[in-house]
Amino acid sequence: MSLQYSTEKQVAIAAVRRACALTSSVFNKLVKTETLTKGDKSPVTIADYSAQAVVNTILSKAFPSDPIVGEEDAADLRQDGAETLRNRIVELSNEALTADLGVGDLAEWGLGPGKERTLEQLLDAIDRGNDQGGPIGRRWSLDPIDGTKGFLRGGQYAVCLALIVDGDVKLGVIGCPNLPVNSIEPEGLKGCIFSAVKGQGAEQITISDAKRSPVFIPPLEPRMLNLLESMEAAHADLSFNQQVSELLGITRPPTRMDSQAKYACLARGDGGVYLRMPINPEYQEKIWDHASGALLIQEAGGVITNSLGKPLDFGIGRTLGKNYGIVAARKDVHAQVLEAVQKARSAQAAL
Ligand SMILES: Nc1ncnc2c1ncn2[C@@H]1O[C@H](COP(=O)(O)O)[C@@H](OP(=O)(O)O)[C@H]1O
Ligand SMILES: [Mg+2]
Ligand SMILES: [Mg+2]
Ligand SMILES: [Mg+2]
Repeated sequence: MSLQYSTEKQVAIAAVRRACALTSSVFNKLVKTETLTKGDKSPVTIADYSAQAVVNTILSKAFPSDPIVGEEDAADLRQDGAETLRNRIVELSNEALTADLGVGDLAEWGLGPGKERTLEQLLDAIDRGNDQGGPIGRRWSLDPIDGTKGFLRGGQYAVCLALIVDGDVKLGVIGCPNLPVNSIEPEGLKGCIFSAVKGQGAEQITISDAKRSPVFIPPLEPRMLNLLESMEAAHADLSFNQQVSELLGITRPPTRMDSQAKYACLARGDGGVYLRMPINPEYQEKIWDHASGALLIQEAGGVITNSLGKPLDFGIGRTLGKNYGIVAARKDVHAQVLEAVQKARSAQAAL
């Protein structure tokens, strides 16, 4: 008998691997005119769109009735004047979809030589990410490039795909093309895919040769803990993090990086605490920014909650709802962090 969600995992890893190859190759050739600014002023590149087109094309073929909550949509690409971007997206998406079958790929997912898609098919694939989420049923969440700013600066970014059933994350995959395979060799081989299935643990595979290793958060002495936090000061309250760090007696400086690569690092013991307290409480976190990472942390022996100690709810809609921040750490450390967060908050309120 095969393990639950084994086909979904195989498809998700295949899709994420192709998207990672695409984004890596785009980075080297990207020019400024291939980046758009969205309504919320955040950047989106031909790589974000193409990666969403590729992943959604594969998901739609393998699981035709599954809805997808994807970050991007094709509205801006359908406008007059976006022809150059559209052409590049068709070229890049088809290059990724028609590449030879790799380990674990199946031709029945519409992959391999000769499987080109038209512009209309690819724009429709991007727009299949329009599901609104919710508490009932089975759906995927996709962030084709999480950490677009990190991607643009040559830093960390991640392709993040998760399967959510009745609001519960069952499978999470995070592809990190720029992350060192082994954190003690930062200049060594880069490119890993992390995956977790509910109740089945977590693992890391290398993008280049699919070598597997289990992933779990090792016990860390308090002096070895450090905070993992955003590069972008607008995304999290970094001065609050500093106060929490001091309250916990942490002496190591924080590690700043973009994207859900932070969850991947925490899950394999590179760090100790991921803290993301809102700068703007009106901002609602998106489910595609956290679904894969949340399961990865849990399956690696960690706990993830909001700052009130409540679980994150992936069944509300496209967002996590009211923003009380996010706290993730190994089980034993998590309780201490929550306590420090409350203390820092009381100290702030007393000012
Ligand atoms: N004001 C805000 N507060 C928190 N997160 C925000 C934000 N504005 C944008 N983001 C999200 O932060 C994500 C990156 O997180 P991080 O800072 O951990 O790298 C972005 O994902 P994208 O890059 O996929 O758009 C975006 O969804
Ligand atoms: Mg974005
Ligand atoms: Mg994101
Ligand atoms: Mg994104």
